[in-house]
This record gives sequence, structure tokens and C-alpha cells, in this order.
Amino acid sequence: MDSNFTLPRVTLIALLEIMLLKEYPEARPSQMSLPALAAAILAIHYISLLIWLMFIYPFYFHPLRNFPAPKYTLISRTWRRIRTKTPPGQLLLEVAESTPNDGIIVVQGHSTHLVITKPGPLADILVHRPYDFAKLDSVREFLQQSLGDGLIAVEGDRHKFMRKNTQPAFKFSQIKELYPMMWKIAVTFTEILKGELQGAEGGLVEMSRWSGKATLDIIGLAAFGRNFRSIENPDDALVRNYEEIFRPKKSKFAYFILMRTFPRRLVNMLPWDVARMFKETMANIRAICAQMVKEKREAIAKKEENHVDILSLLIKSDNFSETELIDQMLTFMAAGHETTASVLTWTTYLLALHPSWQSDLRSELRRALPDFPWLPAGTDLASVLEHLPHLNGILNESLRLYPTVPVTLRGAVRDTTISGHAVPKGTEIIMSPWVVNRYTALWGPDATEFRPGRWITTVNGEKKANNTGGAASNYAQLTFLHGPRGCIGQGFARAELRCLIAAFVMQFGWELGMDPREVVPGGVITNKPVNGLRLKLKTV
Ligand code: HEM
Repeated sequence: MDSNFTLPRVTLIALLEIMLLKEYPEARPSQMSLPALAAAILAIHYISLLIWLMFIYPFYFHPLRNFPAPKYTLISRTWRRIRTKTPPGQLLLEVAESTPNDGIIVVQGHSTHLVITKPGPLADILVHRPYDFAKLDSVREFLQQSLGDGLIAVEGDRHKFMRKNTQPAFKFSQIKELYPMMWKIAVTFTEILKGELQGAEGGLVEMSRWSGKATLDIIGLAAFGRNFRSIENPDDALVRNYEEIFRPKKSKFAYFILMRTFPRRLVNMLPWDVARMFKETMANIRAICAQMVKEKREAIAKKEENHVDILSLLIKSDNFSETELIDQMLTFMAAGHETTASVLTWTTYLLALHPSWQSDLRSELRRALPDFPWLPAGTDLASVLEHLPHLNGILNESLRLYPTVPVTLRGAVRDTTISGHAVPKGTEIIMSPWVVNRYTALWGPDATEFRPGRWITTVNGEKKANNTGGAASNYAQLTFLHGPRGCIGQGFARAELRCLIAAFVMQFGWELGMDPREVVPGGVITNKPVNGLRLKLKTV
């Protein structure tokens, strides 16, 4: 939705004028040479274009000009964000806090975007008209390059079909079946970590790395029915490949920005390591997934065991081709592994800063699971963990304060409306869980503080978990988005996190093992502490 006057068009007009003046010398001022005249014409056109784009078009002609806008240009703020290393989404939060709005703000950067801040317009985009908005072509192309045509990358009718046929693998009864397996890995994770502590100086461990191993093992078993044993075996090929992809690095950030801005083929032609690394590691991961799909098909055919994993359910549904199964598996591995690891890492960070919540949670868990790490036969772990107020309050508050995907972009694929406002095709939209989850208009003056108590209600003297955190709308919590393009794995992720946090808190007490100023949220795909998270653990 940008101006018809663009740099290439204005350059073309200027060149045409120069050619005309060359053809008709009588029209030229006699005292100026042609080169001087050409330079002057180009300069006048470019300065006019700049004035048009910065001061006239956005405020008097842009179709979205009537939405409230910040009083400053985003370019100056972006520069400050880069300098001060504030996390992605923080700049937009400052915009939302300082610009009175009804849920839609227009921001001008190198192009125009609508930033959505409140429940009404979020519901329109995510639930009422989700297929009027799609991922931007550049983002989709990047996803397809890595994950093929998995659920996260497809659009329109293709997406509707896939989502409908994948949903059964994530229904509540299915997740309930997965709890004991998740618990087993969570306990193994803490046991191995306990062993590591003996060799670790001062009980120091790097939590991001360990979180990634635990969640990779859980997704391996739940998605493929295969234990990668990455917790025990750091040299596993799949583990190494995933660690390589997700390790935050400046060169990767630059690669993503270039992929957003220039054609993918062009960027991939550049002779740099990061493009080659992406290509090679994704090809390795794809080959491993293809092998696992093949083996699983054979095992199902031989009726070797009772298969409850996601891949088995998709194979048995007979709705997916071989390539589609591989694409879906790659998608679940990518979407369901680092995301959950990031939340586990941030939860341990928040609990390191708030030791009283750590010990309250431990007491709650000891009462609920007195035989830890054993579960008496017949224990309904899902029912036990899903009702614990401290566990769920802490999890919800971590998900709120450190949403794994801090910012997501959409483009209107047709002329449509948001909250009754006309929005032309091509309009780019920013939805930011970081903004919405921390917005004082939705959460009150303590929006940015860690207060798990907001998710706990006392009824007749008994503490119970609530699902709203005291906010007036479900849309105030955007971590998993909502609607048919929201996270299909939300229930899975919550189950897994309950197990991991519970086992961790029952096994260890901890404090921060680094300068708190060094704990900086950032990262390329998921929101991670860019300098890692060192914790000082002791067994309890
Ligand atoms: C705490 C952990 C997780 C968080 C915060 C999270 C967050 C999200 C978000 C924000 C999206 C929408 C992305 C966008 O459209 O820009 C998404 C989509 C998705 N997530 Fe998750 N996710 C998590 C865990 C999982 C898990 C465990 C799985 C699978 C086992 C999973 C599978 C997916 C898939 C397949 C999609 C695409 C859905 C679609 O477009 O229909 N996620 N997730």
C-alpha cells in the first residue's frame, strides 16, 4: 500500500526528461552544460520524492492516514533500539504506550504498517476473517525453503485442509496420553543434569542449551515415537543440526533481513557461510525425517506396537502423501522444539529472580506428587498438573512476559475491513505478542511485572488457577495467537512445560549465575537470551 511514486519510477521520469532536453537543445538553459543539467534534474526529482514520501504522502494521501500514528519517525527509534539492544517488539510497545489508539496504529518505517494493539481488531484478523490475511510472501518463501509445504507455510484452502486433518493429533485426549512420556523425559532430564552438576564449577549450567535438548527429546518421542536421547548424547546428528540452526548469531540475523528484502535466489547466490549452512543443515534434517517416516510406515504395517505419536496418527489418517508427511514432521520439529525450550529457559530465569515463587511452587508440587519422581500406578498426571494454581500461574505469567514469537507479520490478500475500517489489499499488518501481552491498557500499571498471582483466584479459601490473568479479554494473551492460524501445539506445549517445570523445581533450587544486565532477550526466530542463561543450581 505504498505511493505510486517510487525510486525506480521517479528515476525513469528524470531520465526521460534528460533525453528530451538532449533531443531539443533549444529548450535547455543556455548557460548550463547537459551533464550539469542532468545532475540538477536528478537531484530535484530525488529531493521532491523524499519530501513527498516523508511529509506529504503519509499524512495527506495514504489510504491508512486516518489511523493514529506516533509523533516520531520509527527510523530514529529503530536506531536507538539497535544501539540499546532492546528486544524485538519493545520499540512497538513504546509506540503503543505513547500513542492514544483504539487498537490500530499506523507506523511509517521504510514502508507503512498497521500495528494491532487491542482485542477487537485482533479478533477480526485472527478469528473473524483469518483468510483475508496471509503471511508475507518473503516470510512464506523462507518457511517453504526450510520446511516445505508444512502447516505453518501453506495458505488458503490448502491450509484449511491440512489444519482440519492435523487437528485430531492435538486434541485433549491425545495430549493426555502423552503426559506419562513427557514426564519420563522431564525426570530423565533432571537426573542427567544432576550428574552434570558434579563436574560443573560452582553448580553453573547453561540453561538454554539444556532446555533445547529436553524439548527435542519430547518432540522426538511425541511426534515420531522416537527418542533422540539428545539429553544423554550430545553428538547426535539431529541435535547438532538443530543447535546449528537456532544458535543466535549476527550473521544469521543479517541473512534473515536480506531474505525479507531481496529475492531468495539472489540472497542464496551470495558466497557466505550462513546461506550454505542453512541449506546443508536443512537437507540433513530432511533426510533424517524421511528415514523416520519410512521406518514408521513399516512398523505400523507390521503392527509392532501401539503407536500414539503424531506421525502414526497422520499416517493412519491416510490424508497425506510421503512428501507432505516429511514437511509436517519438519514443521512440528521446528515449531515445537525451540519454542518450548525458550519458555522453559525464561521460566527458570524469572524464578531465579523470584525465589519465593520458586519455593511456593516446590511446596505445592511436593504436596501433589509426594512420591517424586515416581508416580503411583493409575496417577492421572494431566488432571494433577493442570489444576495446580502455582504451577499454572507461573507458566502463564512466563508465557505472557516472554512470548516466544515476539512479532508476526501479515498482509491483506484482498480488500477487507478491520473493526469496520476499510483496509486495502496489500496492507501490511504487525501483530506483536510482546506488545499486547505487556500493554498497560490491557494488563494495568504492573503489566511488565512478574505477578503469577494474577492467574490465581481464591474461591472459598481455596486457590484455583484461572485462564484470564485478570484481563478483560482472551486476546490480551497473544503468545500462541488465536483462531485457525494460531498455534496448533498450544495444548502440547503447555503439557510439556508443566512436566518440565515441575520436575526441575522438585529436583533443584537455583539463582542467576551471571550479571542480570547480560540477560538480554533477542534471537533470530524465537525469543532467547542472546548471551545464554547461566544458572547456579543445587539439588534440593
Ligand atoms: C511455548 C511453545 C510454543 C509457542 C509460544 C508457539 C507459538 C506459536 C505461534 C505464535 C504461532 C503462529 C505463528 C505465526 O503465524 O506467525 C504458532 C504456530 C504453529 N505452531 Fe506453535 N508454539 C509453541 C509450541 C508448539 C508446539 C509444541 C508445536 C507442535 C508440536 C507447535 C506447532 C505449531 C504449528 C504447526 C503452527 C502453525 C499453525 C498454522 O499455521 O496452522 N507449536 N506457534
